[in-house]
Amino acid sequence: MVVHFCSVCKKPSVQSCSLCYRAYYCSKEHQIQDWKKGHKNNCAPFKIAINEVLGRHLISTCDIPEGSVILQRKPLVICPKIVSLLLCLGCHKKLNNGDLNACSKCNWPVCGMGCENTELHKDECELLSQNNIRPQINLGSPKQSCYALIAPLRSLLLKEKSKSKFEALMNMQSNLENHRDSALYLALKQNIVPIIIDKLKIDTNEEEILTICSIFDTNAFDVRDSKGLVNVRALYSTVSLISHDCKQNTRHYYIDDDFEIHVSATIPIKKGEIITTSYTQTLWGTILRRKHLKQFKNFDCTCNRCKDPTEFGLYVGSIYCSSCRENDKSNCCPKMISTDSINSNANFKCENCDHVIAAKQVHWGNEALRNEILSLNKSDPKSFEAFLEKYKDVLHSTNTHVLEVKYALSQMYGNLNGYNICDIADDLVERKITLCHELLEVADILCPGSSRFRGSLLYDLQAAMVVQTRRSYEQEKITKQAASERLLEAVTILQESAKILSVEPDMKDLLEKRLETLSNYLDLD
Ligand SMILES: C[S@@+](CC[C@H](N)C(=O)[O-])C[C@H]1O[C@@H](n2cnc3c(N)ncnc32)[C@H](O)[C@@H]1O
Repeated sequence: MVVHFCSVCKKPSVQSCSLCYRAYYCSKEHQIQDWKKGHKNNCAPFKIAINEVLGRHLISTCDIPEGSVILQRKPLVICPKIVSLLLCLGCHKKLNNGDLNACSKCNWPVCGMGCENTELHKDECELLSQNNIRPQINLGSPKQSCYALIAPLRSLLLKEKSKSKFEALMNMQSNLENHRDSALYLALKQNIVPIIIDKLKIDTNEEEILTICSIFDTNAFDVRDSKGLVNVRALYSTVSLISHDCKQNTRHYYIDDDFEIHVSATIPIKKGEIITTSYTQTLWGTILRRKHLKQFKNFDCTCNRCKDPTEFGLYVGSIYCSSCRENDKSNCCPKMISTDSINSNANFKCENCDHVIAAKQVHWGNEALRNEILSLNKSDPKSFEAFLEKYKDVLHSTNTHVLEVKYALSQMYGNLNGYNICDIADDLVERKITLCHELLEVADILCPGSSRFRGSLLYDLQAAMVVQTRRSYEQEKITKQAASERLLEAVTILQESAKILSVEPDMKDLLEKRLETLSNYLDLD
């Protein structure tokens, strides 16, 4: 057994620092003493490394247990997306019912007086009002505004307010050369640069402004809250160095009104492993994930999932082989897989026979299916079920389009208007349970452990299981003993979901209430 010693008095100790797991202490007093003496400046379970493929990235410097917080940071800059529903420039919450509340000084949207005077809005407000720069609001329905000015403006204001924050921001990777000639950057150059330089008279230049915009596009995190009130973007120092992997080992969430980010390990991370996040969507196939990463983050992903044409045996980007399907209607029918999955122009070939499909055909097929899904009626699960039925001979059960539709259905049953979990028919409750199980099997491979996806699927699963069990018991289809066992199983699933999700403040109350309700349900009399 390895013996650790207190960093202060050198006595054998078993309690480690809960942030870095590297320093040990014999008592709380010694931990506080060491923290003040300097541990706070070098406490981190990771180091910054650099290589040719990833550029700068983070590597763990010790074994990090599943669920533990690896790093937390307040935003360097937080701001609306370039085009966004009307939101308050003070607190970033969506403005109620799209009402147009304007700041009494600068006329930009805010909630009210309280938000007009926030630290965040104060300085920009002064500049915008003095120079009469008005927001460009599209009064259609829903009302939207162009906020493209705000990200560079808030970043440039840091130059005066906090030199170190501005330097940290400018030290982030920008990828401007890849963005410079795009329609968006030409528009920024034409519309935003002159406002900042000529009207606001900020000491900067075109290159610096466009670099900041590009730094946002490369590094910004989508910041959302669970109530759907906030949908903005923010830059966080160090967190932005986390590299991408299509099977990531962390997740992140936001704490409090200042949107502090917490990054936690979703699976145990061994010392020396790269700490990763995903910049794309887990349920997408390799072609679409790689296209998205190339277009928005400027790199060709070569992670293990991308290199494996079967995507860890799930065949997310594959389809059934039409030749083999004629004779084999089972789930095991061979699939068409890419002949070189990290080359988007590679043909697809059957795993079993010589049937080949050209890359172009695969791209068109995927595009057509995605558009078909987008056109489905989002308030009618029947149209989603019809999609699955229509393509059951082409798309296998873990194909990307099937997974997207199954996930949509798992959310519709139990939540949609008219499909409340207590009101839907028994067969739909059963369907929701099946969908959750199927998606959990996929999650266990693509985003295992404490991922948010697993946590919320487990939550949905227990909700449906409880309704099903109560009904079966009331209809005398199952014994009291069987019902109790099933309810206990639901409690265990809820506890696992709570372990994953309750670190997120918004979820904590909901989960505690649910655990209480479920405990009452256990009494079947
Ligand atoms: C948010 S930054 C990450 C930090 C960056 N490596 C740096 O040095 O500042 C995103 C950029 O990192 C690089 N990157 C991240 N993950 C990668 C991966 N899996 N493969 C190749 N490049 C990656 C890409 O250049 C991408 O545009």
